[in-house]
Amino acid sequence: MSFSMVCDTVLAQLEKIRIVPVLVLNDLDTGLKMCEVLSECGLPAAEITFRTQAAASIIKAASERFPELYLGAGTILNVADLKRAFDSGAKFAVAPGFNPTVVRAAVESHFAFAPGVCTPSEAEQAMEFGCRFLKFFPAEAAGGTKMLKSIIAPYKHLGVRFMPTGGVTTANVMEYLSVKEVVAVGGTWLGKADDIAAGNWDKIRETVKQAVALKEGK
Ligand SMILES: O=C[C@H](O)COP(=O)(O)O
Ligand SMILES: CC(=O)C(=O)O
Repeated sequence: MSFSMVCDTVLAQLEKIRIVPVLVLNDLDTGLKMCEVLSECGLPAAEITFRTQAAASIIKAASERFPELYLGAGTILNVADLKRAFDSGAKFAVAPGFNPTVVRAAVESHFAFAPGVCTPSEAEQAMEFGCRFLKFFPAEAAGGTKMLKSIIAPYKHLGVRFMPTGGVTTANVMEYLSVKEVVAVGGTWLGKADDIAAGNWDKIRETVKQAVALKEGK
């Protein structure tokens, strides 16, 4: 499949899932536990960030143990991590910023990739590489849905889709999801590093269930 086709496949899946926990996981056991919680609570996705050494092994093991989860790789800052993410079985990869070297490698290897953008100039550079799936990061700090809608306006006819991340919470998630070009949102509020480290699984379950209820309109 071409790069644009693999991105379309991911967009179709994320469009159903709508809310993607962004996770920083320090070790395999904790990662698997967090994935188990997501699976139990009916939120079947996660972006496992490559901010820790454990990311690739968690994606590999969790993909086998929880095949119902749609797992992507986050914080892909270089080509080596892009390759590790691909080899781990990640369905897609994202980054906080637009790095042409990484985008080129993703396009060449037909690996669905969303670079991070928060200006029209970055969006145009990413689109020149064929990207139609973009992160909007850091969403709230960059101006929230008001800024996002302004960025989208001139590119609507090109079918570009966004995954806002950064400052998304239960309080504003539905505002983002109401923007037609938003395929899904991402956020760490669904599995905060401190709660994961402290093993506050009941608290995490509650937050995840609340997000599931919100997106289902309950
Ligand atoms: O580090 C930033 C995360 O990728 C997303 O931001 P967040 O913590 O505001 O959800
Ligand atoms: C910010 C984000 O989504 C990432 O670290 O990939």
